[in-house]
Amino acid sequence: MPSPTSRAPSPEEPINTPHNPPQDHRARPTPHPTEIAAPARAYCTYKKGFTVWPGASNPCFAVGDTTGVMEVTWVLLAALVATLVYYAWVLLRPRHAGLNIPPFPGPKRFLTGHLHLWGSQPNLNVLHECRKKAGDIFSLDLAGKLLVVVSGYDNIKEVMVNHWNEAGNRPIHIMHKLLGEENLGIVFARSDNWKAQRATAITILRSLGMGKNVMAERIGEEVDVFVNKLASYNCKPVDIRNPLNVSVSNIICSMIVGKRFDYDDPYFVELLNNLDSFFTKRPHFIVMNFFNFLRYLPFDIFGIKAWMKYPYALRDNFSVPHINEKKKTFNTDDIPGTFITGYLQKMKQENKGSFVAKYLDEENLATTLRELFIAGSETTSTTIYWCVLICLHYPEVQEKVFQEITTHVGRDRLPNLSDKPNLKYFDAVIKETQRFAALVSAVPREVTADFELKGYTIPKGSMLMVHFASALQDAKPWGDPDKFRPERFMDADGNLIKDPQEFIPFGLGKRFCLGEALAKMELFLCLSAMFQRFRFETEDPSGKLPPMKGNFLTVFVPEAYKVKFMPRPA
Ligand code: HEM
Repeated sequence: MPSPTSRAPSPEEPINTPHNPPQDHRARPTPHPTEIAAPARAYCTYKKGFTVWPGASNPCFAVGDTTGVMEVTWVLLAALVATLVYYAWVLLRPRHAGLNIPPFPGPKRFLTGHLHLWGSQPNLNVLHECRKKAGDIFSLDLAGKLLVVVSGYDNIKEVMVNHWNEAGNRPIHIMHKLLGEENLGIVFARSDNWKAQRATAITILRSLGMGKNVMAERIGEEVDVFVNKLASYNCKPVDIRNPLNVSVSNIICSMIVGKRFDYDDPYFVELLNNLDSFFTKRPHFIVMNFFNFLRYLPFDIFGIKAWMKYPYALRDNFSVPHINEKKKTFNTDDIPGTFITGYLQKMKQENKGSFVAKYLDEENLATTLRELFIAGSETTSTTIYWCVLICLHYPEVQEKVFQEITTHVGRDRLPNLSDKPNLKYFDAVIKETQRFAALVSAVPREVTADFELKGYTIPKGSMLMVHFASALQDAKPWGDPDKFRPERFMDADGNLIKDPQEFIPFGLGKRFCLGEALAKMELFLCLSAMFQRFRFETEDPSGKLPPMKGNFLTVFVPEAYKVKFMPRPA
């Protein structure tokens, strides 16, 4: 088992293009996003005014006049003292008195509670250890905020399905406050806006072929480019994280913005670097999340202001310019070819009185685009990255998959979806990879009303951490969860069995993964081609293997490793 070391503005007016007389757009080459980014930003005026950091030069004071400065200093000092008093009260007041909240795994520290256990990111080791001490449902006091961690399939289902009304929303993250996106898009949207955005996104993605053969063909083309890229390394050891990200991101990009990008396209390389930094360079969010007022400090002690450039870049260099570009040629009667045009069309077509209509706007579209780009890139590519690493450790699994593909598909063409029923062992390998890696190990929820869970009271205002990895890797249903054993998904005759209920890599309940069908297709087509064309070998001549360790960076990512792709002889 991968040892989880320390390691889951809105325009004042809509984003408008200046009115242009109709032109023949077919004759005009499509501008590269790098070219359109600057002018697109130029006519984006934001009404909420994305965070202007305090400490920026203030035009109200003339040089030499200190009266105003003194007044402001006193006001700031008074505000600081008031805030400190408020937080001291929040931290020290008796909380949850008389309520039977889930037990703590150990003593709390003065003021900070169990913050020392949690660190700057959720640490899966901590979740495992605390579960051993305090049981399947336990509490942590994170500097005055109650966090309840829920483990085990039955408890997870109880929360996600039966207590949807009380725990259906995700908590508002400091990032969204800073971006002015507290209830936009899908992933972090809430209540009715979430419902409207999710329903709209699913309809559009299906109309674009998600889960259908037309999408498989598109993925197949990208896979072809990817395996040729791997062949071009000529057996040299490579870390495939970047090329893999380009390939998988291209699939979602072709759906949402209607473009694929070359591996060395500087615009795309920079965008993916931003995406990578967005995940890997996470600042001390936990501190800011619990002590919101710290964001008003003029310095960047917790590294958040520096980090904010990554989500800004994903919005300003990806979502906004592509929306503006599509708007130039958008025609309500065209058959939508991308997520953007599908959404713009829904904005125009939806009966204005309908439930969904009032929630469709360009701000939501911009956030959704960024979310689909992130969710659709990182998850699938990291699963493939895990699978290759695991196969270095389990060479017999690799050989068995290769033999199965050779027998049922041959070597003359890449596998396609019609081969799926015959590649049962390979299918089991994909499932076992998802179980073993537990990519989305835990997801947060906000408790909006008190509810009872297994005799405990989960109080309103607390946060829940739903520990998916606990179901995927529990000893009780799986027997030997630490072993990579694809056969657990098969019967004695080699047929796939019905998935055990604890197999929940895509979550469960109303917020389950929106891209499941796309992800399954990508995993099948990309990995089958890789197994068919190459043997994965360790770079170390002595046979030393890269460790199966990972870090929980929103998703559980393996530590970087290199691998040699040895072509299979024809
Ligand atoms: C192997 C790949 C993937 C895995 C393991 C995965 C897993 C998950 C999980 C566990 C959740 C959280 C469910 C919850 O909170 O209850 C989720 C949510 C989501 N996923 Fe995926 N996902 C994958 C691929 C994708 C792809 C390709 C897309 C893009 C189309 C996508 C889009 C989303 C979105 C938009 C949400 C938020 C849904 C909501 O809040 O309503 N995912 N995913």
